[in-house]
Amino acid sequence: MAKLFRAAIMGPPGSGKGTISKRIAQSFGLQYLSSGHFLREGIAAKTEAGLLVKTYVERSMLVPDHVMTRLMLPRLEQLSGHSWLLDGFPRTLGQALALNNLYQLDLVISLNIPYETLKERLSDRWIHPASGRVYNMGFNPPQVQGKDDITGEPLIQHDDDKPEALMARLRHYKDVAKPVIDLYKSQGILHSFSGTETDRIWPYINSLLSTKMHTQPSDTCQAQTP
Ligand SMILES: Nc1nc2c(ncn2[C@@H]2O[C@H](COP(=O)(O)OP(=O)(O)O)[C@@H](O)[C@H]2O)c(=O)[nH]1
Ligand SMILES: Nc1ncnc2c1ncn2[C@@H]1O[C@H](COP(=O)(O)OP(=O)(O)O)[C@@H](O)[C@H]1O
Repeated sequence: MAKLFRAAIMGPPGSGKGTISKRIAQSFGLQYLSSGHFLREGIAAKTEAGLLVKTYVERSMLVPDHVMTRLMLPRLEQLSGHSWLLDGFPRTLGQALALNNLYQLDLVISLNIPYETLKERLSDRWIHPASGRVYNMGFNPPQVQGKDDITGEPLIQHDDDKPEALMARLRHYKDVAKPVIDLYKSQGILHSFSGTETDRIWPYINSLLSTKMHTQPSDTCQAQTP
């Protein structure tokens, strides 16, 4: 059996984590887990956890580590036979250490995108709240203005994507992400990508993953099996 592959993608809000994750999941068959999506799902369903995290998410504040690990780690346990890609988790050193206690990541992708680009993208980002499908009025517009392509339901804008919330989010992201990035750098699994366009970054990520996923040790063994 091919070795399981475990990866995470990091980057500030609007850096393209969701867009790139979707391409990775489609091209490489990894299960995709987005912390933001799970949080919003809980809030919409008014679950106990959803009510607990609502004020944090609405104010773009980080949900406490113990709540995030309780939300994310059991989902990973359910995926024990699968390769996966995490988006939005771990976001703090506490979360990264909790994850490290259970799983060794094979690869972490870090996206470095200039502030002006993030600002432009997020002011144009619209989502379908029920599914988490993301649109951008310039980059990937919906077929019908303001409506989800699959369900036809209305699209909304996150309050935390509006310019007044954005600067604080980005500053906070940098402070909190630095020790996490340093940890993965020290483990030799961090790969950083810079640029202003997802379509130009994607071929590099695609080729990195093709190489990494096809040079896993037990893949080699499998190839030698008659
Ligand atoms: N103009 C433009 N928009 C992009 C590009 N890549 C992603 N987007 C859009 O920018 C917004 C943020 O991307 P998303 O993947 O949600 O970022 P995340 O917050 O890091 O998950 C979305 O509306 C995307 O459709 C790009 O290269 N150019
Ligand atoms: N790992 C996490 N730790 C703490 N809070 C989180 C985490 N992931 C998501 N959140 C909360 O959910 C919100 C939305 O997250 P997400 O959808 O990943 O969007 P973005 O990448 O645009 O910040 C964040 O502003 C934060 O309040």
